Amino acid sequence: MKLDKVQLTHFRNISSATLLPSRSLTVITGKNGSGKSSLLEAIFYLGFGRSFRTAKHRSVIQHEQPAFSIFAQGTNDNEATFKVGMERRNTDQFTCSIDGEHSHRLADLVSLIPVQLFTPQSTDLVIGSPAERRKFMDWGLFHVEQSFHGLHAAYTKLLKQRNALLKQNATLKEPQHNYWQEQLVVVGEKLDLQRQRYMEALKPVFNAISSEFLPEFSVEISYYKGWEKEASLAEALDKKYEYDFRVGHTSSGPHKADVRFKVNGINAQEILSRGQLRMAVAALQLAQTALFSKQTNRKSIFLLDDVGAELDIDKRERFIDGLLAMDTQIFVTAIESQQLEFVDKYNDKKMFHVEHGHVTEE
Ligand SMILES: Nc1ncnc2c1ncn2[C@@H]1O[C@H](COP(=O)(O)OP(=O)(O)OP(=O)(O)O)[C@@H](O)[C@H]1O
Repeated sequence: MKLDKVQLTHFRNISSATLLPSRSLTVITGKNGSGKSSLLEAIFYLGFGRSFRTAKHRSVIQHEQPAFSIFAQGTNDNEATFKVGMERRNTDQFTCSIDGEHSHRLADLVSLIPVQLFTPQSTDLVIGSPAERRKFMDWGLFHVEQSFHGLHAAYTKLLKQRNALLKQNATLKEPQHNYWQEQLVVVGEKLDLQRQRYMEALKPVFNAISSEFLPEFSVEISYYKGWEKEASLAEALDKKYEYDFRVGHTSSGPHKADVRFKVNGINAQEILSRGQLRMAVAALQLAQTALFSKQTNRKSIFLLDDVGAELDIDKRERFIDGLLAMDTQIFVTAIESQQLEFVDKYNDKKMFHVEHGHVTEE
């Protein structure tokens, strides 16, 4: 899919802006604090329903305003045009509309617009908590497996139920609790199977790309399902039952899943420099884009924030070349256009400049 128009109102320091991006490469430059990341943040909102900088929607609403809104128009992968809009109020009320139909279901909106992001914090994907890597895997699954969203929501609910019972010191072996435990196992195993399949498909794509990005290392990714490899989820829960009962929460299951990065058998973060870690992340994201495109026949949108600070010139170019080769619509921010001299070679691009929240096309 491609975005042809993005309009923001009362979003951070941007009172009102309209961006008519390129379907290929859009470059946004501006000084620190000018508002260029806010433009990416707005597009990210369309793809995730949240910010990549804060969990508080209110912080994103322009000071002294009651709400922000984002409107976008584009073409989906069947060449049909669409219009979407969303609004977040300072009362925490959320509304969105898709082709004029109002909805309060975020999943309806975000399933339409597949967005990925690379920022100065992207190394968290390797060195941050497992939750970051689960989000990464689940992005792929959300856009590929129709049942994933429902399964994930059901698992989260059942897990909450089990944890609440553990906190109340209820013995889960009692027959009235069996149903919840059994459901948790059924849903949890299905979730795990989807993640396993996804990671198996991602591995070879990642291997090929990482050998190009980090030719001096052999980086391997592996999937950890959240409990012992050989055991079923029922067995794992059973084995940890006494412990879970003592601590009052469930210590194994798909909510503990992870993706592990190893270089020559050693944890990647112990070997790779920060720059190399960024390249590993870039390779992983390129692999995800390629797999998304292959599995769904759709195109994603890629946001690259502060690209100059992130990758050296050669890798920057390779990253963008790789994304464009997959017909990804890219939005790049940089403080100065000198950091992006290589973009001269791309014909199909648009350049914008942001100053104090005002966006102008160059
Ligand atoms: N809710 C808000 N209302 C008004 N202004 C805000 C709000 N939140 C943040 N700002 C301001 O909006 C600007 C947002 O800038 P943004 O982070 O998009 O800048 P940037 O151009 O990406 O800068 P940098 O290069 O430093 O990352 C900042 O000047 C910030 O102080």
